[in-house]
Amino acid sequence: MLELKNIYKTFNAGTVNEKMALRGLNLTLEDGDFVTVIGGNGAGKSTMLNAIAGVWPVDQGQILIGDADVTKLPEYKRAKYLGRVFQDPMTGTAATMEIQENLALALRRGDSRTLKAGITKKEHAKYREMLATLGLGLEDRMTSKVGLLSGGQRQALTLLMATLKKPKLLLLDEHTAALDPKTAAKVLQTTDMIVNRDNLTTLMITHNMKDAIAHGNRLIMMMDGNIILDIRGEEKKKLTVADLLRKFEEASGEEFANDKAILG
Ligand SMILES: Nc1ncnc2c1ncn2[C@@H]1O[C@H](COP(=O)(O)OP(=O)(O)OP(=O)(O)O)[C@@H](O)[C@H]1O
Repeated sequence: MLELKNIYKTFNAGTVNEKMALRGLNLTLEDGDFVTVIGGNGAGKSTMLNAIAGVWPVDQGQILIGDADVTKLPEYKRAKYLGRVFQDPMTGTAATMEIQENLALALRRGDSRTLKAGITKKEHAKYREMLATLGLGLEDRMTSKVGLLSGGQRQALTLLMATLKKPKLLLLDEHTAALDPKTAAKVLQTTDMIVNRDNLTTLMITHNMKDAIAHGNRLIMMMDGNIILDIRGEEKKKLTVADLLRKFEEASGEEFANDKAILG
């Protein structure tokens, strides 16, 4: 489904700020893999997601999404394959527009119809149904401006919008990190529900080790622009935080002072 082959990316090459953020990264995702991604600050997690999304070209290597070689495609041309949710609840939705207008925009992405065409009765019913799956009561607030929603409600809506067109790959970049623990748990529950229902291939960056263990079928740990641990199947199901810390020590050859070494 996704193949990253020998990816290199250096920022500010040839300057004092030179940073080799990805160093020969290899990763293959199977259809329906839900992979949690952990690693310390600067490990290259967001850079990996940016490389996939095509925020800038990589220096070396190849990126395949399904059968398509997207290595040289600009970001806007890759967008049709991808759904992406960021940490900041403000980024994924338009605050001054209604909930239903946001949904209409997301659904009409890549379509020639504009919002001027209006929202039909049929579409309205469909949006209601989709919003109800979030369990937040948003289906009764469809004409509310998105700016009035709480961070958690907004992130749940963003998630819904990012997955409406069933992307080949869903990229979640610490999408619950800005939320309080209870709200974060709820949004993660929604994430599980959507990913499982639509069998979406997913990469989810998190700084929370427990969440990384509890969600998905596979866990990878990054360090210095590479993947140093890749745990799946039964091993992933049985994994504990203590296991993970021990494996990190073995793989990295580093003693850890505390979780921060791994989680940033
Ligand atoms: N656009 C950029 N320009 C310059 N340096 C960058 C850029 N993006 C990332 N970097 C650098 O590349 C390295 C990897 O950054 P990245 O954001 O991928 O880390 P991360 O694992 O996501 O960390 P964090 O957990 O702190 O978000 C860091 O040293 C970072 O400063």
